[in-house]
Amino acid sequence: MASSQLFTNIKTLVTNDPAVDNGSLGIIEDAAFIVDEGKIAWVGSAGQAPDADQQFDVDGRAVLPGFVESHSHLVFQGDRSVEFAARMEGKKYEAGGIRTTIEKTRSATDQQLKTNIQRYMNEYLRQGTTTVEVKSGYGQSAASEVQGVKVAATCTDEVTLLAAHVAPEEYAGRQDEYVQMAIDEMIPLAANYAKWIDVFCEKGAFTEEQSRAILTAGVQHGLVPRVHGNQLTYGSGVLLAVEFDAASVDHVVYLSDADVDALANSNTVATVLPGADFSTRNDYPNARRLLDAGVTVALGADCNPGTSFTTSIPFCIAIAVRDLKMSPNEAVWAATAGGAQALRRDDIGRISPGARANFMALDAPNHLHLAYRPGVPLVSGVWKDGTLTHGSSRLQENNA
Ligand SMILES: N=CN[C@@H](CCC(=O)O)C(=O)O
Ligand SMILES: [Zn+2]
Repeated sequence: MASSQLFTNIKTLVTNDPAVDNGSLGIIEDAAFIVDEGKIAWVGSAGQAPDADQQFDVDGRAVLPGFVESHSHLVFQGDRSVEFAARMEGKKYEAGGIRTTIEKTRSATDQQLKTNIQRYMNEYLRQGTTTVEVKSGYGQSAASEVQGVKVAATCTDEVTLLAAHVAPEEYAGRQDEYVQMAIDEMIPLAANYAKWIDVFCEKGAFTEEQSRAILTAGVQHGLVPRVHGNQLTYGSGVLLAVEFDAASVDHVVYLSDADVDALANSNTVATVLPGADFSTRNDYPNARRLLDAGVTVALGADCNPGTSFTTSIPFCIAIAVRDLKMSPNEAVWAATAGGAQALRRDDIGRISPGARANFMALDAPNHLHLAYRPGVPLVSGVWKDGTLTHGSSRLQENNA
């Protein structure tokens, strides 16, 4: 039978609730909150907590909302560690490497794809991530993309059809024909299993015109746009995303003043993915410039076998603080509330009444330690809908 639970003895609670007047993270010191029926029912200072059926003592740890990953490519098979090693020896990253994964992904069974998705979603979870968007995009045929989104839909509610990632081998030199095939055959079928439509609008991938055609077809089938843009070069990805009122445009490394202005006057979130820039030795995006212009910034890990084979949002927070010039508070907000906004969700990314009880406890007194102690596994407990789904024995000692 469902019962209410009081979480107490929290040294620092990040609520992301603007109604808590303590800066953008809505921090409450010496806090407590109550979970009822999988949702947050009450939040406040520990001394004023009402009674609940059960009590969980977090022993002076920090508690924050689960990370919201708004960009991952978990529908894949195969390993590209050799390509990574070559890059670290000076070879340049090009979008064409995606074709290596296409070959392997096309021959995978549903069960193999599902096992892979679950494996990496579990990795995400153990590091504090309670929501993961999952993209297809390594099939690039109608049959393989439909298979990808169908399997992904059994693992997460946030499924993206990446209809145009890179034109596969059999369409070499015939990209327009690939786009037409995607519009006529792939999108109508795959739309039944996806929520979002995505496109890689970039030199070496798809042009502005081809990307526009894909997004238009996705919208006609009820999907909401998101865009990979401005990752490797200056280009039209950002303006295209704004034109389509996309939920987010992701990577945003090479931006003109017009791109930044357009984002600042839009509902489109700019998602930074520093794991990809780290593992391709690319420039980092200038998140400071975006934030100072008033753009909403989200932060993700972008787990994929080519450019960013990490599921560690804490690692990405550390890079964002060190090299994207974000403050620790801004990076934590971007990985929680920012990710939620990039998925147009208001039930996650916060610890305030009515939100889903998705949260984590850190082996640290506050959230700053995520950037201050890079590479250290600080996440000691993760709850999803009020249920402890990952937790160390140290955390549970007091509550045995
Ligand atoms: N940028 C495009 N897609 C992926 C990488 C794809 C790959 O190289 O496999 C990304 O988000 O970085
Ligand atoms: Zn991507």
